[in-house]
Amino acid sequence: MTRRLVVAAAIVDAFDRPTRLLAARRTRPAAIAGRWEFPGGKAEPGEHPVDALHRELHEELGVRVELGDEVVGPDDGGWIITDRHVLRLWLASVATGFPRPLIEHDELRWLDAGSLWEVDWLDGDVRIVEELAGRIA
Ligand SMILES: Nc1nc2c([nH]c(=O)n2[C@H]2C[C@H](O)[C@@H](COP(=O)(O)OP(=O)(O)OP(=O)(O)O)O2)c(=O)[nH]1
Repeated sequence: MTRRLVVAAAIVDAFDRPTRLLAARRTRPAAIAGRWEFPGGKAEPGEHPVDALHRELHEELGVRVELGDEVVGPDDGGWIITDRHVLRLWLASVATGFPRPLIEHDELRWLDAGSLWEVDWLDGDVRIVEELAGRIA
């Protein structure tokens, strides 16, 4: 089955020694409202994944970001997150603006190593957060 590509960002406070990760709480659809995720969204057909990510982050959070390395996953480099979606994820840091939950989200939280699991991550994101946990001091 071909899964739809979703692009998202692990927004951290610093690339060299990250101590905080930004999580976002979804407002829709109802089945996953209230669960937490990496901000991002679907790449449009023909749209370059990196362009799609910049677009989604600006729409959703009102920020421009600098992208760092991709967090390469086990599924052909991505992360299968649902039956219908595969995620590609990049480290990112805010270059311009202050992240706000403009659309799709009603709350943002900066999580540190001690609070990483205080939010209810979407099922598909759990193994990604496990991978990132090892990088957050
Ligand atoms: N953005 C994002 N979506 C995720 C994550 N984990 C996860 O399972 N998903 C799922 C939720 C959705 O079913 C799908 C992404 O769709 P989306 O609703 O964010 O895409 P979009 O912003 O382009 O929205 P739309 O216009 O198509 O409604 O992937 C994640 O960390 N970030």
